Amino acid sequence: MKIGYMGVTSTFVVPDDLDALTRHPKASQPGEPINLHHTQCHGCGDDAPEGLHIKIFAGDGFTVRARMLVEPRMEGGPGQIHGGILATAFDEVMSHLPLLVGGHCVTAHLQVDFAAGIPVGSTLYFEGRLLGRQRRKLYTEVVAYLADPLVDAGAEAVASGRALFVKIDSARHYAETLANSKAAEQISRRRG
Ligand SMILES: CCCCCCCC(=O)SCCNC(=O)CCNC(=O)[C@H](O)C(C)(C)COP(=O)(O)OP(=O)(O)OC[C@H]1O[C@@H](n2cnc3c(N)ncnc32)[C@H](O)[C@@H]1OP(=O)(O)O
Repeated sequence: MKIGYMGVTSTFVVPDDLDALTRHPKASQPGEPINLHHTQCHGCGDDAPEGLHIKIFAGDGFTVRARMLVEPRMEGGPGQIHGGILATAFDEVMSHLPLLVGGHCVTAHLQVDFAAGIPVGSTLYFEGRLLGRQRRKLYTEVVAYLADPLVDAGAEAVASGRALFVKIDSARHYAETLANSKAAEQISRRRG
């Protein structure tokens, strides 16, 4: 198995020659929830009992806003969120950004910077932004705060993440695994 991408550890570099971005006509309006995934999704699904239950909303332009309660089951270091849980939350929040321009994507590269410990019991607020698109590649970033930056201009950033998403043909991408999904019926119905 190769390490990284094409045998090289990939890094996150947004290219200069980006394609123009256009909001998809069916994209959620600013303030509206985005229900991109299915109800069993570990990140946002309401019916995933051990999921993160992140609430994600469209923001202005090519942005999203989200929030998540840091529950005791998410603990890593004493009294603080597990770093892998935060990485999962970042992946989830950023994975909703490509929907603003349309099409299904998967994460190809994800990186996280942890700036401060995040206490169990806090609510995390996320601001995600689409940085650009080049062909099938979408470049995104997210910042997490312990207060809502919309209402508290002094909210301090505690972590940030960047991810590269690649557009896929979802029917083909999940063809061999869809049957294993608890939400198989729901997803097939959605596709018509
Ligand atoms: C219902 C929806 C749920 C969504 C869940 C939330 C998001 C997730 O967590 S998804 C789960 C984790 N991700 C995955 O499982 C993805 C696994 N990987 C793959 O399937 C493939 O590698 C995939 C689709 C990303 C790319 O493969 P493929 O379609 O063959 O495209 P490929 O031609 O290799 O790459 C396309 C472009 O992306 C670039 N690229 C791909 N991977 C990387 C990488 N890791 N780093 C940098 N660039 C990359 C390529 O260089 C290429 O660029 P260019 O247009 O300049 O030539």
